[in-house]
Amino acid sequence: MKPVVTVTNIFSETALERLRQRCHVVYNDSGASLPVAELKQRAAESDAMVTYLSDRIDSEVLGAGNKLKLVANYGAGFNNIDVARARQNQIWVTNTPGVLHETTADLTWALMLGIARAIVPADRYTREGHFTGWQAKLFLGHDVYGKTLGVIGCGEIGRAVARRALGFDMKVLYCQRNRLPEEQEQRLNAAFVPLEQLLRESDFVTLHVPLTEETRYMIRAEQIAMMKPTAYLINTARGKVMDDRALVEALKKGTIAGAALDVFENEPELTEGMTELNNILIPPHIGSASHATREVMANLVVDNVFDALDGATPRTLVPGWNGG
Ligand SMILES: NC(=O)C1=CN([C@@H]2O[C@H](COP(=O)(O)OP(=O)(O)OC[C@H]3O[C@@H](n4cnc5c(N)ncnc54)[C@H](O)[C@@H]3O)[C@@H](O)[C@H]2O)C=CC1
Ligand SMILES: O=CC(=O)O
Repeated sequence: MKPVVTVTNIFSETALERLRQRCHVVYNDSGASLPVAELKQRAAESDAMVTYLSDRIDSEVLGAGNKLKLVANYGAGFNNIDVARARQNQIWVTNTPGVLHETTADLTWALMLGIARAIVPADRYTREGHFTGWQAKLFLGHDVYGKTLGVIGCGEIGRAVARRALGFDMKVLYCQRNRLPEEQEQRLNAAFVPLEQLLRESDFVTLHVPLTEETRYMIRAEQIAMMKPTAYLINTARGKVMDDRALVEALKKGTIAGAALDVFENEPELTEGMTELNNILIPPHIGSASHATREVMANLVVDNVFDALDGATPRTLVPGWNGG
């Protein structure tokens, strides 16, 4: 009998084809998330599950997985999965590191440039027929080149963002739990500083930490108030790393110049007042959304599924799986 693999939401056709050659695939192509009861049912009947970061794979779902060997998340973040419970139940958990950081760094830069130079309102202005000719004060923004970039969480994505700053002659500050090896700091021309210093000195603050108990709401009103009034805050990490209500208030008052968020505290819900602001960009969680990257991610997910079904350790277990 073929092993059963559930794919909880829209997935790559080529990756699905690979799965179907070896497995019986139960595919939810409705575009809507599966309700919890259905996730439990799928866990009970599956050998592996391919999940979205919006699927809450908690102890209840994992507890139903009698023969479940693997939960393979289609993304780098895995805060939607109760990893401790999965380990207890001897269910592997994998994510997709090493393949999406450049694409997500590109999006982070698109947001930095887009918010600092008012690209979206300027485009709207032209489309609406307001443009009557070059004007000295039309859509004045702030420079990005030569400024100070503060990277909070200098992992795969944070480092890819920092590396791009070299081409913009920026000074780079970073903070995280552990200092990078000296050779990496030198290559990025980045200085390790405490969070407070980073917030006070940066013109662009960009968040790249995973959502954990330690990082939940690490940026609140108090931290935003430390930033320069001309600074921008970029979040392509997870919504709950930040207090979005405090951000909306700060943007209304002009505490900082603007913000760009790819992720939201109560995703997909937006925080009240967000859409009325002009100094914010709010794309719908598209950090890794390039054709090529989503394909590579999907194929890495399938590699992990095949590893687990072959009785091997899946190749990209989530960080910390072995206690590191
Ligand atoms: N917007 C999007 O579409 C995407 C968002 N993400 C999010 O970005 C996050 C980061 O991704 P990667 O760079 O691949 O992860 P990573 O694991 O390579 O890097 C995370 C960094 O955060 C640091 N960190 C962890 N806890 C910390 C703490 N308490 N204080 C300070 N620093 C801390 C770590 O030292 C590490 O350097 C993911 O966990 C995910 O939530 C990832 C991919 C795409
Ligand atoms: O948010 C996306 C991810 O890959 O994590």
